[in-house]
Amino acid sequence: MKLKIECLSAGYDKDFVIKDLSLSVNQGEFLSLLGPSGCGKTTLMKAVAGILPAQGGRILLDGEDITSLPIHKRGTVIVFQDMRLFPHMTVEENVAFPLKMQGVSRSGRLEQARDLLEKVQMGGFLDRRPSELSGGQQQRAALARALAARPRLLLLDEPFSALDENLREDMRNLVLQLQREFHMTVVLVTHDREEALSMSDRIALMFSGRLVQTGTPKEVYLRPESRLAADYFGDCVYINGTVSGGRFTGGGLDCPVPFLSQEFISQAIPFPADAPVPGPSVPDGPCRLMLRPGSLEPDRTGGYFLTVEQVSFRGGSVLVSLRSDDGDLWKKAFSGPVDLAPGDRIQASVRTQDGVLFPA
Ligand SMILES: Nc1ncnc2c1ncn2[C@@H]1O[C@H](COP(=O)(O)OP(=O)(O)OP(=O)(O)O)[C@@H](O)[C@H]1O
Repeated sequence: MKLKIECLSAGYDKDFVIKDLSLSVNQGEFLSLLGPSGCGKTTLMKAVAGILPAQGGRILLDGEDITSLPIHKRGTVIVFQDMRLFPHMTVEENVAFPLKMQGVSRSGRLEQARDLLEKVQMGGFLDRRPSELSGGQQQRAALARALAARPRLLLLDEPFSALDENLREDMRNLVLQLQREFHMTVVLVTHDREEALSMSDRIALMFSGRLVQTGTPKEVYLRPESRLAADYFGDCVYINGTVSGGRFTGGGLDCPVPFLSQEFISQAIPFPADAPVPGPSVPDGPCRLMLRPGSLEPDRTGGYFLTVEQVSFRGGSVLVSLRSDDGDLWKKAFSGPVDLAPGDRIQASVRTQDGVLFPA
């Protein structure tokens, strides 16, 4: 089921939270709506689900305009963080309930409910009431109930945030497995960057009610179009320098001009933004080169020198803060034990071709 949101505006009272927002999600795609708290993710999901009226624009599901349809006729199901199972019903009855609404016979709906509860590993809890379940069990039951409605589009609003890390990982895997099995189109609302990066086919990054970038996890992480997008993932290094004759120099690096961010193109290049040709067409002048920690590799012949400032043990990894001789601070996670201490010197190489150029 393809979701198309066209110039959608929605909010509370007369205040718009989102304005003229457009986004497409393809059939069978897993899209994460990622952004800081309060940026409007839930508002957008509520508008898609029909809980909040659209104040402008259109919402289409496979070409059908559902903007004015009531909630129960949209074919969308939304699962919130504080999922509300019906307290007076057993787990099995909760999951069978959407099927009852669809007119499925009693024996048919109980059979399907049991099947779904098996899938979410809740087969042993059919007769329990929600108050007799743990938070994670309630979430799995809520997911089974959402799936029982056979949604054309599944909207998940921070469904894992109340769970501990192990259970979260299990639920993420379960959702991905069920999404593939049911060929569902899924939109996941999250502010957890790793969750979005690891689960999604695409990420739509949202700030202050607008989308700042939409792309695959690799595109959004490695090729941010704006500093806002780059900084959201937190671990970038900006190296001040200059461009001259198609080369970047600064911070002890000298390399051909790499990928140009949209921000650089729109601010620094006086020709249409759809012609980002690196090389001589890039104007000379001050700029900043953004690099991710993955571009820094310890290398005895690398010629890029750093001093260890801090070593912090993180269990499966060790986070090391490193200061380059030109004063740039890198924070790099190493897996496994690392024999480094503050004050140690290391030599590295930098894959500058991974960099993204931003205005100064
Ligand atoms: N019922 C409401 N009435 C008025 N304003 C609201 C209401 N619900 C949310 N808002 C406001 O709308 C804005 C967007 O909220 P929303 O819940 O969509 O953000 P969010 O990105 O989902 O945040 P979070 O990640 O914290 O859940 C916020 O400024 C919030 O205070």
